[in-house]
Amino acid sequence: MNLPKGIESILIDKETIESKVTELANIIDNNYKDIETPLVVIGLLKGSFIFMSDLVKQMQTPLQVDFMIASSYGDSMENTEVSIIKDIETHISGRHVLIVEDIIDTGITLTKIENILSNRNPKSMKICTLLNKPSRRTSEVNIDFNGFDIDDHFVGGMGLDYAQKYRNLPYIGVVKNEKL
Ligand SMILES: O=P(O)(O)OC[C@H]1O[C@H](OP(=O)(O)OP(=O)(O)O)[C@H](O)[C@@H]1O
Ligand code: HPA
Ligand SMILES: [Mg+2]
Repeated sequence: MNLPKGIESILIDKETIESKVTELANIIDNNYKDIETPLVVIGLLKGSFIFMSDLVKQMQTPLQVDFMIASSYGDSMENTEVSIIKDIETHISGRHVLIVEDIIDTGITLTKIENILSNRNPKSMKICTLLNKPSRRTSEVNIDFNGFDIDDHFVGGMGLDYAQKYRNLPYIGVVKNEKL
């Protein structure tokens, strides 16, 4: 397969991702099978847009969706300061909340989002991520539903970008590090 310029290899292919998303949707449905009010699924944009839509299409749990826009990487490969550009519109007090991320890397973004949302007293709050990079963690995060643990590569595709590129790739690819 011809890879885009800037992508050196495929780390996780499309088929492997698709079966993982189905598996996660089943596990999550099972977790919320006795839920009494619709689950509030909150996607952190932009990165989560593909994973979250693939995931909710496979889920049977009654749910509603909302989005927050948080940005910390900008055009770089390092986390700078997390800024919240858009908040959710849903009142989550007393509601079951599932936060959906594309990747948890240092954990800084999610820690900030968890602090903001837990202050609003949800009935429960769980975390689902497609990718997890445990070796880079500086801020502890408890992940409830995890797709794949990956090594310390900067990756793109399935919503993830480097300088806004590669989000539409249907696989997870390793981004070439031009500084090497
Ligand atoms: O665990 P961390 O080190 O905080 O990194 C993870 C966050 O970084 C990325 O977002 P980014 O700031 O690139 O915004 P984007 O979703 O618009 O790409 C990614 O989508 C996560 O939200
Ligand atoms: O590896 C990554 N790729 C894209 N965005 C990211 N944000 C944190 N880590 C990454
Ligand atoms: Mg990004």
